Amino acid sequence: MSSTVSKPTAAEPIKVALLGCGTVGTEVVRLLHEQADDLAARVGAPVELTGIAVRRPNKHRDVPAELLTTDAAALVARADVDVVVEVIGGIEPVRTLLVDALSAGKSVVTANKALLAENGGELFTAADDSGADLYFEAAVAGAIPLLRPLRESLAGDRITRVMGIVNGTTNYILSAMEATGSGYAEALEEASRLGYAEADPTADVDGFDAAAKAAILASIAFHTRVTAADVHREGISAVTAADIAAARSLGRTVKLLAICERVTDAGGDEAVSVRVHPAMIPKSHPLAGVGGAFNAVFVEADAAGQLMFYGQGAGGAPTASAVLGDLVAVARNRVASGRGPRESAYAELPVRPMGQTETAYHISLDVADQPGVLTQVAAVFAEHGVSIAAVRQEGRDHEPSASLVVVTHAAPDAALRSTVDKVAGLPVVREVVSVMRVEGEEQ
Ligand SMILES: NC(=O)c1ccc[n+]([C@@H]2O[C@H](COP(=O)([O-])OP(=O)(O)OC[C@H]3O[C@@H](n4cnc5c(N)ncnc54)[C@H](O)[C@@H]3O)[C@@H](O)[C@H]2O)c1
Ligand SMILES: N[C@@H](CCO)C(=O)O
Ligand code: NA
Repeated sequence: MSSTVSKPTAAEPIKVALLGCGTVGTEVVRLLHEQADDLAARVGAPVELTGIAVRRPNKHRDVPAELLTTDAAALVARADVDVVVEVIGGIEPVRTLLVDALSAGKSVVTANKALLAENGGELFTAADDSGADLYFEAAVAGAIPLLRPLRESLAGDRITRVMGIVNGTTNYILSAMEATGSGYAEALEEASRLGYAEADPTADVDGFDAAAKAAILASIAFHTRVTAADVHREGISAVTAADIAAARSLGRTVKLLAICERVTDAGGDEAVSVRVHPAMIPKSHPLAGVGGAFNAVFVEADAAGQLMFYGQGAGGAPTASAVLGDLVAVARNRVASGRGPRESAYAELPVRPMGQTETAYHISLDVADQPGVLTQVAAVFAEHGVSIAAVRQEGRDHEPSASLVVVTHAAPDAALRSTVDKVAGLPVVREVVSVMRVEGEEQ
């Protein structure tokens, strides 16, 4: 129990139902218990756990048995529940449980990025209809205060870009490949051995987790509903040691980035572009120094300029910290008979397809070392309207092949892809060693 109780609270307790008691839920229970007095003082009313829905009650011996139930729906429906905290994950049955809770006027705190990115609109509508709160700071970048700054602190500004590392597992794998020169499979094995990667690492390594987070970030930043299906997604399983080495030779490093941009077409119409893919960024860029399982997000806004948020994006206690922060906020709102921010999706900007999104590529080729090769390769770029920013060609002693590295200026992604396909088919090109997008200015 903590010692700093400022004043007694007179208000009725805020009663909380917890759904799920795994990695995050266990830490939520611990913090609720250890900080009960402080939380009561901060909220202006005691915050009481009235029930915990779990799948297997006999697995939770350190939680008071009388709180446990396997019937999550009945717990949510209880008349004495004011707030539902959801840390089960996935779409169903959670979607139904949370829509029911919100429709009944119960506030919801959730860490569930997959559900928000898929069915966020439905949850917000249910919350609006009943006047309940929906908070989800833990869903993106774990402990890092990010969604509240975007939703509240920057509500008076115009956000133009959000770019970040929002998946700890993949950042750990890429950092390990960079540090040791190991291949992807080897680094993934190490991440699993250390407990970073989950038993099924697909959501992380194939970019689904980061894409869900990107959809949530874009929705808030651009006041537009963006779903996971709107996000262009590429994971890291195709990143090779050759890609990492190619980046290093250019003073760059490879990161899996979530990039949400406000873009304007030639006619002046605005749209949003949302993508997750590996990219080479300069070693001097602040995101390049984010190693291991950490997350960091760069935000650019018209008046605020550049902001960076950094910290632990995963783990039981860090994620529970964000859940508790939201719980305090919704409990305070209840005590004050008020509401937190609603969904803001009034801008309804269209989502620009990836093919039309402007990106820049780094292409590393193994070519025949003979006259005219550079001209043939350059002609393909020109044919597709892709402008070359830099070229480096190096012969190899006693070998008939040479290394040719091309870095492009920004061009529509579809034009860059067609360029790479055509270049790969040239008889003088022996192998496409590495193709990767480049992002970020030298700092
Ligand atoms: N672990 C992290 O680092 C982290 C970080 C950010 C967000 N999140 C999110 O938090 C949520 C929980 O993650 P976690 O790591 O604690 O997962 P977890 O698998 O450790 O815990 C989930 C728990 O929910 C239980 N459960 C499943 N179905 C249930 C049901 N119908 N009723 C009651 N209990 C049920 C499971 O038995 C399990 O104990 C997910 O949405 C996840 O994406 C996790
Ligand atoms: N699997 C996620 C957990 C946090 O959302 C990660 O590695 O970042
Ligand atoms: Na967060």
